[in-house]
Parts: sequence; C-alpha cells; structure tokens
Amino acid sequence: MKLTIVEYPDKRLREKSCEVKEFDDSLHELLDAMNPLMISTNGIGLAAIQVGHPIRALILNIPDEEGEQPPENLLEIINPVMTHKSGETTYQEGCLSVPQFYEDIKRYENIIINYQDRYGNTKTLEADGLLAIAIQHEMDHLEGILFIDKLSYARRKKFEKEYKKMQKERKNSK
Ligand SMILES: CC(=O)Oc1ccc(/C=C/C(=O)NCCc2ccccc2)cc1OC(C)=O
Ligand SMILES: [Co+2]
Repeated sequence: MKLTIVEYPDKRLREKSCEVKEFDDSLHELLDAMNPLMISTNGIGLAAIQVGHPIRALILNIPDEEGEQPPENLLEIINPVMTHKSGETTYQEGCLSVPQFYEDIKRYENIIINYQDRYGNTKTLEADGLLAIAIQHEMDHLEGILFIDKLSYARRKKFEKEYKKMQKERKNSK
C-alpha cells in the first residue's frame, strides 16, 4: 500500500476523522504501511488522516534513550478518548504535515486515554512527558486541528510567511 504524507495547507487535513468500526485486514494493512513511512521520515507520531485516511487511528513510536524506535515501542491507538488531563507543559513541536517548522506548544502534562488496539480490544494508557505530548498532538489531527492553529496571531503570521517562502524554494528546487 503506497502512502504519501498530506502536507499543509491541503484541506484534507481539516476533515474530522471517523470512528473505526471494522478491525479488519484493511485496517491492519494501513497500520502496517504507516509505521515504516513514519520511521523513514523521522516521525515519532502519525495520524491516518495525514496519509489520506480520515479514520480515528494513530501510531506513535517514542525514541528511547539511545534515540532508537524499536518495534516494541510502537503504539497503535484507535478511537482514543481522553478521560483525564492535568498540569501544563511546553514543548517545541513539529509535524510531518508541516515540514521544517517547529514551535513551542502548550499541552497537558498528564493524561489518561481509553482506546482500542488493532483487534478492537479496549485499553487504558496513562502518559506524561513526550508520550503525553505526542498523543495530544495526534488526537488533535483526528479533529482536523494542527499544532500551528495554537499559535498566537503574530506567530501564525510569521509562520505563514516563512512557510510560503519554503514551499516556493522547494518547488523551484524540484
Ligand atoms: C524537515 C522536516 O520536516 O523535519 C521534520 C519535522 C517533523 C518531524 C516529525 C514530527 C513528528 O513526528 N511529530 C509527531 C507529533 C509530535 C510532536 C511533538 C512532540 C512529539 C510528537 C520529522 C521531520 O523530519 C526530519 C528529517 O526531521
Ligand atoms: Co502532526
């Protein structure tokens, strides 16, 4: 299954993702294709909408101390629901759909989510640190929200200017 990353300002990133009802082979095929794409593009999180599938599924693989992303660290999170959120933390986020742009974003520090795995089994996950940040970033994608939407007006203007310039350069360099 050939997947490509949908990039801002593509309108498809703004759709609301639909609940997954069938935990079938086509879901597994999509998840199995998302993982190598995320790893090969230096990603640590990827939502299905970013590869053109607006379903409530996301994958995460938080690098360990050595900066490795072993397969056992892979998390496949489907139909997530946040049941607890507390504290506050700031981190310089990036997104595979908004290349070469990083900004400090405020998130909850501690969260608890309920979700389903690729077979439909219900799980609960308590997270803090980078994992909590990544889960919140990816769950925003399921609502059509991008991290740049959280920027102040001034910083958003700065981003739009820089991003247009970068896209022009990329087009000229192709
Ligand atoms: C050139 C370029 O696009 O740089 C990148 C930007 C973002 C990313 C990956 C971002 C990513 O995985 N975000 C997942 C959500 C998340 C954000 C902040 C903290 C945790 C989780 C990878 C990039 O590729 C390279 C080569 O560095
Ligand atoms: Co993202």
